[in-house]
Parts: sequence; structure tokens; C-alpha cells
Amino acid sequence: MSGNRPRIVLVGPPGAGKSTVGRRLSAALGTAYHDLDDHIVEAAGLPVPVIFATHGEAHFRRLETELLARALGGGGANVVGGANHGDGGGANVDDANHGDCGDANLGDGGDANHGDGGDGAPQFGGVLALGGGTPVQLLNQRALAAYAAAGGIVAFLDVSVDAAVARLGEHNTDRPLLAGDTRAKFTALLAARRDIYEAVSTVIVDTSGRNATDITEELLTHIAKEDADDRSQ
Ligand SMILES: Nc1ncnc2c1ncn2[C@@H]1O[C@H](COP(=O)(O)OP(=O)(O)OP(=O)(O)O)[C@@H](O)[C@H]1O
Ligand SMILES: O=C(O)C1=C[C@@H](O)[C@@H](O)[C@H](O)C1
Ligand SMILES: [Mg+2]
Repeated sequence: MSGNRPRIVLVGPPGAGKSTVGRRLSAALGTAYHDLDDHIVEAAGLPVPVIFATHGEAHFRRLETELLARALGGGGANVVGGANHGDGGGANVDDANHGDCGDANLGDGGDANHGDGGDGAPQFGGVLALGGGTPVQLLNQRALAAYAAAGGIVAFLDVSVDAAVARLGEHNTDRPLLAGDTRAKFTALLAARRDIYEAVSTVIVDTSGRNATDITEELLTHIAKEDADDRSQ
């Protein structure tokens, strides 16, 4: 796996602890931490709930797919501001004007660094936590499959409904898809996505009833084992 691609990618539903564990893991590994949601927020210049409310989920998903392709460096979909980012390859899913949002600059970010290092090479080494819904899009599933086939680790952080709701609250306001009755929405969301999380992952870690330190230790052990296996081949 190239040094500038993530050593490990974390997937799972909201509240699984991807961001929490991802930060701890990167600190333990002495590597960078990247949160795809944070990169989307930076690219859009808006918080996630505002992107959803103002520009719609479809626009958020296009930004997400573009940034995942850049992070995994597989020449995947080029969705946002394609002409300016020079990463080439793959389908161009959106046009340069982002007609759905009425703002030609949204998601392009001008001179902002969106992880492509300015020369198209991905700069997402270390730990990459995805958004809860990132693996749902087919293009993203393909990007993750290519990354895993090249030796990448995709860890599904699983969580029960009760544990997730205990973490997120019964009426979460930070996650647009869980607003209102968070328990009911989380239950439906996990039921719809469980097979996808399982399919894209190379390892599954149940986080229910476990603290972040414990989960981080398990992932560190897994990474060390993968590294040892790589060396022996
Ligand atoms: N193992 C854990 N035990 C208890 N609480 C946890 C654990 N992991 C995370 N949390 C708490 O749960 C909440 C959600 O965690 P976090 O933001 O890391 O989830 P996420 O998977 O990144 O969610 P999202 O997909 O919405 O970004 C936070 O308040 C965090 O402190
Ligand atoms: O589960 C989801 O679809 C989402 C999870 C968050 O990480 C954000 O990516 C956004 O709120 C969508
Ligand atoms: Mg997160």
C-alpha cells in the first residue's frame, strides 16, 4: 500500500465511533488522521447539516465520492471541480458549475488543499474515517474494493442500536439522517446498510459495550498482524 494512501479505513454507522477511534488510532500509530466528513465540510465551506439543508443530500454525496476517490487514489469518480484538481481518471459525475447548488465555487475550494497534494497524488496516509453513509454509493464500494485488493484494511466498526442511541441520544441533531426519532431512524439505517458494511470491510470489530481504548487496541493488533503477514510474503 502506497505511503500516501490510508493504512486503514474505518466504516460503520453514525455513532460506531469511527471518528473517536480513528483519532486514537492515528495517535497510537504516529500517523495522520483524516475524517472524510471534515474534508467535505472544508470543501463545501459549510457544516454537514447545512450542506444537506441548503444543497441537498445528493450534492453532499457527490462531494463525498469525489473526496473518497482522491483519498484512495484509485483514479475513481471525479465529481467536483474536476478540471482544477488534476487527479484525472474515472468518470466525471458532475459538471463544473455545480448547477444543483447555484454556487460555482462550492466544493471546489479554490486553493484549498483537499488532500491531492497539488499534483494529483493522494495525501491521505494514516487513518481515514469515512462518513456513515459513504459505503452506500456503488462508486465508493468499488473504490473501497480496489483499496482492499491492494492490501488496504477496511474495518467495519459495528454497534448495536442500543449502544448507538446511548452515544448519540434519542433526538440527535448533528446528523441530518437521524434527526427526530433517532432510535427509529438508526434502526432502519443500520438494517439497510449492514450488508454493505460487511461486504466492503476486511475486518469487523463490534464496539458495543466497549470503550474506545479497547477498540483501538484491537485495531492496532490487527494492523500489526497484517504488517507481519505482508513482510512474510
Ligand atoms: N466505544 C465508545 N463507547 C462510548 N461512547 C463512544 C464510543 N465511541 C464513540 N463514542 C461516543 O459516541 C459519539 C459518536 O462517536 P463518533 O462521532 O466517533 O462516531 P462516528 O462513527 O464518527 O459517527 P458519524 O458517522 O456520525 O461521523 C461521540 O459522542 C463519542 O464520544
Ligand atoms: O450516515 C450517514 O449517511 C451520514 C453520516 C455522517 O458521518 C455524515 O457523513 C452525514 O451526516 C451522513
Ligand atoms: Mg465521524
